[in-house]
Amino acid sequence: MRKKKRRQVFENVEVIDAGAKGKTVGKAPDGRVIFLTNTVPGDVVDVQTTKKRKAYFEGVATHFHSLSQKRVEPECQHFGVCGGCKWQDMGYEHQLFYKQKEVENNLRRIGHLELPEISPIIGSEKQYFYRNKMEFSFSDSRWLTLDEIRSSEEITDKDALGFHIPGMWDKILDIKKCHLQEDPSNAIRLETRNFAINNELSFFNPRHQRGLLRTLMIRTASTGEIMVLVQFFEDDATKRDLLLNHIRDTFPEITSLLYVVNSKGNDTIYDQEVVCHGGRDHIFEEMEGLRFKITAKSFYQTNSDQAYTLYKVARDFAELNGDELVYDLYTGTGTIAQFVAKNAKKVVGIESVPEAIADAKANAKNNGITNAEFFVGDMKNIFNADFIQANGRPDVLITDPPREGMHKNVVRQILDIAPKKVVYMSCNSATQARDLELMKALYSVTKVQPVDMFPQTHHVENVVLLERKTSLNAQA
Ligand SMILES: C[S@@+](CC[C@H](N)C(=O)[O-])C[C@H]1O[C@@H](n2cnc3c(N)ncnc32)[C@H](O)[C@@H]1O
Repeated sequence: MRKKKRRQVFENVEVIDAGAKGKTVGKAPDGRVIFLTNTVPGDVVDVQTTKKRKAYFEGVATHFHSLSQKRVEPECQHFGVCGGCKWQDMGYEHQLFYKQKEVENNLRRIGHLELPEISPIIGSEKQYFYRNKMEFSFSDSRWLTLDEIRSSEEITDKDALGFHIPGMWDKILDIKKCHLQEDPSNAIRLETRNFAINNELSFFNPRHQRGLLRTLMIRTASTGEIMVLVQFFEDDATKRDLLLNHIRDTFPEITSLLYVVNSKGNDTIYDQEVVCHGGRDHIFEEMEGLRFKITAKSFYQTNSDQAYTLYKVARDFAELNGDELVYDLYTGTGTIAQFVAKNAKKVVGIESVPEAIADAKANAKNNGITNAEFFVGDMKNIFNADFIQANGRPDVLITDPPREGMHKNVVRQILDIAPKKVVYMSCNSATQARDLELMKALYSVTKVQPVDMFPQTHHVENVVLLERKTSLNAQA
């Protein structure tokens, strides 16, 4: 017989911290940590546990004895259900405080690093409507909130266009207004949803893998250009044209209207053909006089204003004098490479997405940059001794890997070629700290600058400057 899970209740728990994965932290009477989801540091609550492990509990607050002074009213009506902006109920200055603390904790506890004074986190001027890219999912299985169930309005549990409910792969919360991307993002999403419902265009059913409509991506740029990409599951040209023509006619400001037909198990578009239905297949973003062409599969930092702040930090850390060979690992569309090119002798960018590298090359050409070269390949394979032989040993290396951090072969190769300076940018200070520990015999951490790219969430970008401890000759 299966043992029944025993849930425990702890009374009068003070919430004392916030950090990893956006959870807040309290303590059980036996001293064990309780990770909480619906509280703010400073709240005093009764907790019901949902999970018990040797060293910690997970739980939810079931009763609030007193509310924290750090609380603010969330802007978004979907807060608490959507799961997208978990810290919306915490004042922004407190969000920044906990992000800074998280970066420092990770560098100390995971990286076991000797650290200089960490510079105060640079907050984002825009705390809402700061994202330039959003992706919404269609589902014929709509998640109904308690408020919706209780309301007198007649609401269907069918078609929704929005975000996955945390922990439920098939349920989608129908989003009325998202506070992360500026209009016309909300208008485009709502019009697409309503037109599809009114014209009986079917929403995806992930359980049975059927339905016409799968995802909607909206990208906006500071140039005013807008990209919309509709991903279809079923290949029905008549219905596809019906929807796309309607979007095109209703929103003439869309400069790039694209679609993908993807009938495979997952909805990633990286291995799919992107077709242009109207306008161009790309939009342009601008930064410090540089123009960046962005196509559907290319990475671009999602908070454009803070991307500029971040790049300036990286450029300051690199302190180039015009003589250096600079490598830009995980270059995306070559934005950082081009941003520092005028201060370097030559820049070499590497990236795994071929379309992004095609954009990087076109961008460099259009920007009149002649001292940058770009290569496509998986970093752990392409960034090897032959590559260094062919392209030269870098004086300065900038690296900006995805959340998983760098593959150990990449770290090994950096240690092998030992550039004088490494600027390590990361959106995950835990994996960054892990990688830095592998490098600490050869490098000292001399500067640390957290930058907030993602207000209302626990995510934080962090830039670290590593300086080689010994000269190469001394090493040999
Ligand atoms: C955090 S983004 C940074 C992009 C760029 N530095 C920028 O600021 O726009 C990480 C980039 O690494 C690329 N990438 C992910 N895994 C990779 C791998 N194994 N090899 C090479 N590039 C990879 C992604 O496609 C993405 O463009």
